[in-house]
Amino acid sequence: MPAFKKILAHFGPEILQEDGQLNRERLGQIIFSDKKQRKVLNSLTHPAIHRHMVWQVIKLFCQGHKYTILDIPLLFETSNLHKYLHSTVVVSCEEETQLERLIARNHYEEDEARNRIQVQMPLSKKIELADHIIENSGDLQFTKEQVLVLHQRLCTSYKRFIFMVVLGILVLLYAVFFIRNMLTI
Ligand SMILES: CC(C)(COP(=O)(O)OP(=O)(O)OC[C@H]1O[C@@H](n2cnc3c(N)ncnc32)[C@H](O)[C@@H]1O)[C@@H](O)C(=O)NCCC(=O)NCCS
Ligand SMILES: Nc1ncnc2c1ncn2[C@@H]1O[C@H](COP(=O)(O)OP(=O)(O)OP(=O)(O)O)[C@@H](O)[C@H]1O
Repeated sequence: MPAFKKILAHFGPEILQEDGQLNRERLGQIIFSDKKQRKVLNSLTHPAIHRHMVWQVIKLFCQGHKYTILDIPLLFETSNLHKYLHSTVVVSCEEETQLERLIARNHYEEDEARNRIQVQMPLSKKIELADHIIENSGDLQFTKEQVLVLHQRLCTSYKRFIFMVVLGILVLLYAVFFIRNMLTI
């Protein structure tokens, strides 16, 4: 069953707008005020999100892109996924700035914004776990400069080269195995 249908079956039609689309605000109110319901939503959405991500990565890799950026809000909280990634990047800023920007972007009351931040791992902890940090407390130009430096690093990373070699060997082994099977039939 698609994730959307599972969400509807669990939370009921009150999470829909009149036009049948998901009422994100309503669902947000439910899950951010109830840890159990948040866990349920995560268990319904994450398998589908992870599958989609894997396909996107494969597709972009086959198209020749040097790397793929996965924007995952709950990367460190919810799974061991980060262990399988080439590297992790945290975009961080001062706590007060984070709060102000969230209020301005989503038009939340202060309490609601604080709650949304508190249900996630603190930025300070994410910084400890990340391989790269982009400091975004300043203006966008300062952030852009750091992104460009990181982009250069990722493009020249030796880990990518090793990954390509390992992938090449695996494809070769698979081809040899496949041809051998064909010849023995
Ligand atoms: C609950 C939903 C409908 C609320 O949508 P809305 O547009 O109001 O908020 P938005 O998506 O912009 O998220 C607002 C903030 O909440 C955080 N957040 C989103 N989902 C979650 C979650 N499951 N647990 C903790 N924090 C979350 C985001 O990082 C962001 O900081 C939406 O966030 C959602 O469908 N979440 C479940 C999917 C999910 O788990 N996504 C993130 C992990 S990959
Ligand atoms: N350097 C900056 N200067 C000014 N405003 C910024 C800066 N960086 C981000 N913002 C603003 O802060 C808000 C949050 O940024 P953004 O949506 O990119 O964060 P996010 O990490 O993707 O958030 P979430 O995880 O909640 O989806 C946006 O309104 C964005 O325009």
